[in-house]
Amino acid sequence: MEEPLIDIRNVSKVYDSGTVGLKNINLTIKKGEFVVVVGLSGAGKSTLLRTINRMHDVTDGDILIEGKSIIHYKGKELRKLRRKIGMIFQNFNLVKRSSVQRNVLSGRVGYYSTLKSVLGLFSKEDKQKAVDALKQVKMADKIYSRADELSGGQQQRVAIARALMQDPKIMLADEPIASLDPLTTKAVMDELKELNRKLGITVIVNLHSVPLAMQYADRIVGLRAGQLVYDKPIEEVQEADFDSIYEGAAKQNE
Ligand SMILES: Nc1ncnc2c1ncn2[C@@H]1O[C@H](COP(=O)(O)OP(=O)(O)OP(=O)(O)O)[C@@H](O)[C@H]1O
Repeated sequence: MEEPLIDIRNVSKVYDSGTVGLKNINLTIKKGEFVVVVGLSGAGKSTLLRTINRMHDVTDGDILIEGKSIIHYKGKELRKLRRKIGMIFQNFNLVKRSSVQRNVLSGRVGYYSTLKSVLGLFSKEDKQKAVDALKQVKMADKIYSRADELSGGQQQRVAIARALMQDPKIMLADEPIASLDPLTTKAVMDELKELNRKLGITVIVNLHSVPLAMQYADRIVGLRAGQLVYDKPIEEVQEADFDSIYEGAAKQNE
């Protein structure tokens, strides 16, 4: 059997406050999958994504990426891991007063010394790479615009370009369309799908919206109160299944 790209084994996460974020999660993700994680607010979706790139440490269990345990990585190993994993967020996390070019180049800082990146001494190759990444997300014409001049959907596409600068194997997207209207939502989701299909990047997306999950996922994983309650390939998913994840709550269709 092919080794999973991400292997989450018996992972639990308890925050310092005592709140349980994740409870004994077992999940394996293969290279090239497009996985959507659904669940109510507070179900643990963000916590799950953030344990994969070590923004959060786990309390128990292990996470293997390409067969190697990452939970004790420090320093150089951790930087190398983070280069492999791009992440985008609900609020885009761009430096609003900086240009699109500067924001995208900052995705490359994992490859530079701190001094060079602070001074903005990026190579000619990386400047070209930024142009290519912006072309990929159809934003090349905005390279010299300030980030805060862009619409939400455009900002998210710039954030995707920034993540692409890392040459990631994995893209984590935490509610990437929660602040977008339906049209720009489609542009961003289509972009993520294209990265997955064209560049072979494994994508894990947290979403509230069940219809969107159904439309884009190869596989749907459901969390409820920190526990994995659902994991099926899209061919087997039925609308009624979501009742187990949302446990009677009204489905949140953004
Ligand atoms: N930094 C933190 N410190 C303490 N508790 C936290 C922290 N982050 C999340 N939690 C708690 O952990 C639980 C899971 O939260 P998480 O953000 O992972 O859920 P979620 O499914 O992503 O929700 P949402 O859709 O609202 O983002 C919640 O009870 C939340 O309050």
